[in-house]
Amino acid sequence: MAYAEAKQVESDVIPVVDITALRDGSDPKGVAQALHAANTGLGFIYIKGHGIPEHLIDAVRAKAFDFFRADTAAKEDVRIDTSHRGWLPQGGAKMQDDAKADLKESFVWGYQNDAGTLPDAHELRGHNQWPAAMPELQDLCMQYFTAAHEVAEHLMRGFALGLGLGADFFLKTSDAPLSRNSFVYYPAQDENAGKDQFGVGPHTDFGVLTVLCQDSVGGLQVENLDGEWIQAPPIEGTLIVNVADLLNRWTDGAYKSTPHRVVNSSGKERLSLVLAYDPNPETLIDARGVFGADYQAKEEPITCGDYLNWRFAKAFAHKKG
Ligand SMILES: O=C(O)CCC(=O)C(=O)O
Ligand SMILES: [Fe+2]
Repeated sequence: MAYAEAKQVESDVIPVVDITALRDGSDPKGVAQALHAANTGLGFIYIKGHGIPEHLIDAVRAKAFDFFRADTAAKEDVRIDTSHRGWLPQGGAKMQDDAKADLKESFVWGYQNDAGTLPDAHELRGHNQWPAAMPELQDLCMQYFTAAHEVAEHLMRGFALGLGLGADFFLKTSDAPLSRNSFVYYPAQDENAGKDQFGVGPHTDFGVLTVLCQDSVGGLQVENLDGEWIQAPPIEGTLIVNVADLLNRWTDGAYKSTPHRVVNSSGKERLSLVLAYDPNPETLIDARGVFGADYQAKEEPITCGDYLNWRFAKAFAHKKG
């Protein structure tokens, strides 16, 4: 038996883009060009100059490990609910219908206002569930959410500029977003489990954009344009972001949403912080907004909320009711 394999490739296959000049406004167009080239290529980018403080990442990761190491009973208290907030045990997600269950475990939270509540309900934007035994978790999680969300918003501005649109094109309705954040925990994977066992199996992400903070363990693999799996090893000080399915649809396929998977063959635990960025549920995903009123898109316009409801219902037992 062995692990599913992936090739080691030249470092420029997944480009590294420093977004400092986008964040500080000194050269947004220059950064936008580099982001545009990456998105029309493989759709995966290492991001330097993201601005999330290292000490915040370290503090959040430490708490995440505490959470996963806690008793099952404590985790059961915050078990994932129909609005997709809380603890998702191993085997709770199926990214492909006939696959072996993923080895990952996760904890999901999302947008809440300063009072810790939400302006109105939506099926995918419910109240966060915080474990009673970890009172510090909420504040740290929301600090991380805010910081990672800011990175996503800078990137969405860069993408808009790269497409020749006004900087705020993708952010017009994003004050109460459907974005969600997860800790994703991957146990060390046994070699004897076989080549068809994954931490997370091959999938594309559902929404607009994913901002991933992986650790130093490695294990992320990306399918290149020739259909081969390549490694996306950690690069210190960077995040890795990828275009997801809804941004692919918004850009009528111009921006690539590329399959990826995780094989944790390191012998160590692996932990990722994953922000799935999505705007408000009412946001209309319509390629004519990007390419002009007469543009004939391959797919019909759809709201962000309807699209995500459809994808979540297919993937998660806790959404099937
Ligand atoms: O943990 C990783 O490296 C990838 C996670 C991922 O693909 C996801 O959560 O969608
Ligand atoms: Fe993913």
